[in-house]
Amino acid sequence: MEIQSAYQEELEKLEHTSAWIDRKLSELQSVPRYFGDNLTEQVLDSIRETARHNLSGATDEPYFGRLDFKEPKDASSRQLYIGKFGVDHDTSGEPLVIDWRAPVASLFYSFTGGEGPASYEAPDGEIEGLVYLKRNLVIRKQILQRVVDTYDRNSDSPAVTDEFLLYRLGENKDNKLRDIVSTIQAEQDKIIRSAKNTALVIQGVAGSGKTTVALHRLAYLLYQYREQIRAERMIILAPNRMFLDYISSVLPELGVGHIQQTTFEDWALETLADRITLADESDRRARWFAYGGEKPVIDDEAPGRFKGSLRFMQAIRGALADFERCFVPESDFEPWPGAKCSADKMREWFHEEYRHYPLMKRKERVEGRIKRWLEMELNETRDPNVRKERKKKATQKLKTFWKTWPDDTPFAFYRSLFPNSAREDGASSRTLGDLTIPAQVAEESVLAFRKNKVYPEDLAPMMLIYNGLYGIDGDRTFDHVVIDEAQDFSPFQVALLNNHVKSGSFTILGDMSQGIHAYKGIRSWDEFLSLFEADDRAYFTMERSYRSTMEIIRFANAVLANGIPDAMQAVPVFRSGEKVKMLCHDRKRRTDTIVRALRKLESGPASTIAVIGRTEQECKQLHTALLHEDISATLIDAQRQKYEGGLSVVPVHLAKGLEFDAVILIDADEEHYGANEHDAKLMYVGCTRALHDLWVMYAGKPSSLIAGTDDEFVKHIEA
Ligand SMILES: Nc1ncnc2c1ncn2[C@@H]1O[C@H](COP(=O)(O)OP(=O)(O)OP(=O)(O)O)[C@@H](O)[C@H]1O
Repeated sequence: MEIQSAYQEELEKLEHTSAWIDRKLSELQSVPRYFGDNLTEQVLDSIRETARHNLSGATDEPYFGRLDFKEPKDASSRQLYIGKFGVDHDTSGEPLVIDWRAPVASLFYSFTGGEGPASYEAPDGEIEGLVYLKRNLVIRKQILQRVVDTYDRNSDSPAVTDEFLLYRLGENKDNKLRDIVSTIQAEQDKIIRSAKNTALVIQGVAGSGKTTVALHRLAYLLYQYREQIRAERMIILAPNRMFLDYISSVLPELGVGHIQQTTFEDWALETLADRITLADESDRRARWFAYGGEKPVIDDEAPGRFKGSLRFMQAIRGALADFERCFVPESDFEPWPGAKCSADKMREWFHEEYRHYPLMKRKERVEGRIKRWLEMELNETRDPNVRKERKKKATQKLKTFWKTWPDDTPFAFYRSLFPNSAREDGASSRTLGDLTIPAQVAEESVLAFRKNKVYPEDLAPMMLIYNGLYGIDGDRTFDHVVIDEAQDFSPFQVALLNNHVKSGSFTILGDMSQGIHAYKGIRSWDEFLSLFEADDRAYFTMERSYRSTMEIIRFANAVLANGIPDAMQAVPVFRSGEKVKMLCHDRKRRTDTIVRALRKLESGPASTIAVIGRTEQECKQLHTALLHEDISATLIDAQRQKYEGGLSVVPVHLAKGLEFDAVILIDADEEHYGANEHDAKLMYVGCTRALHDLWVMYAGKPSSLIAGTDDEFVKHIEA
């Protein structure tokens, strides 16, 4: 079919669909909402409300794709229009627009050309047929802007599968991550549509769409399992508030609301409302992200690694078990001579009758039981004066007796596992069984605890203790948990979360090559995979990178390979752009060179630009220097809550997860980026933030991470 006639055909179809949607929507809007008690009316109202929601969502861009599919039983192929919201047809029953999450819509994503049959998984089993046409459509505010056929069985010309994707990838970005429903790729679709009760672990290169895919997966799960799961019971755990702000548009764009989005720290602190606050980590960060000199040693004794380990978790479980065993004190309760509630009895209640409850609940139950026992004993006292006197004394005695029972808060309990003094020998054999707390960990912890402060790695242990004491109530259980940037999570955190999620329903995603927080993160995905049974987990890799041009990806790959020879290399989609610009400048003219590059970029098409520096301190100084040059940029520091877009100055370790049309990576010299794994990961993160344009600047000797990068994708320019 020729483009002109295809366009005409689609124009007519769009007019028809839009008119139908507008008419139907206004009909529905004229029906008042029902708030009465009649069940049938309530159901009808809810159906109307869903239809109103879908039709409003579909008004401006009713669909983005068309697939002509013929099953063997059909005489001719059916035209399936795929959109963000399903729209049912009134009379024929054939949907006017099919929701992108519906089983048949998966064909649109999984079919990548070829003469052979295609199939999809319907509720009643696999359905096979032939695809005749796959067409992408761009509609904005009911206006048809673009028609691209990516497959046509009746055409002689070969399929242009990637044309539409490249068109989308070439667009500039604003300050928010966007949905990708119209261009989801087959390997991404597979992950999005994976079964609910599986712990998915995804290793994906920078820009492979991990975050985006995880968000689409949530929308898919809500659609596919709508009877079993609720949005309020799903949670996304991301590294910081600014990142959450950056991704906050995707779910509303997909018509999904109410999913909890937070950081692990905020989630835990909400529960541990226990007078504790997080210790300031700026010194730690400064030490870890400083350049040159010796890096702090990262072994399994480092605080984050140690406290995030499963052996520490086992030790805490052991301490909780000891606590439980000795919970009921040895002494009987004897309110007056001759009346005795024995310790044995109380132990029986505590350890047997109430064993299914968490510890503090058991304590509450035993207390109620003692009070009832006391009432009965008092009732047997005939003389009212004696009874009165006994009651008074017994109440007093019970109060005193009750004080001998444990009343620990999670913090008090956790703190008691550490030595009392920072100078004391780190070993704490009493409560932690065989496990010795390394001296440096004990020292740092004790100093913080004294000020009622804890480190982020203390939160998972404290949550485990909290759960042992108070249990996990319904409000804290989830139908699904997403962990983004999971390479920075610990096995303890994931194991803890597993207690909060039903049926191990997880999406865990990250990139080991971006593991710049090695002092707390994992070394291999096996550390998480081993937490789940083989049948309950799945591991995916995403190797194609969609964010950056081919030149930028090849450059970033070279940087990574120079620092970590066996790291997974990103495979670029064939989107060619400008070469990476390498610029050697005079040390004294650093600001001047950056300003000139910025002025050049600002006069070009880029709408988001970042200058990526090495440390927070250096970025702060540069930010001030730029202000003196009348260049106003947003300084991204660890406290920032919102990502504004426009021009940003950002230290490389805080750029993770973000993306910009153009990036200027400054100070790419030998001093700032050494030839080691850590610096290679940092520089890799920095380079892979750029979508279309990457500038790399240095004074003096270039870092050996960028030495020898190929002229095929690098252009050396004069400062
Ligand atoms: N199928 C796709 N179609 C269009 N754009 C895509 C597709 N997949 C990913 N992208 C785009 O690629 C960019 C990177 O996506 P995303 O941030 O989700 O990747 P990531 O793997 O989480 O990256 P990183 O690990 O580097 O933070 C985004 O701009 C996203 O919109």
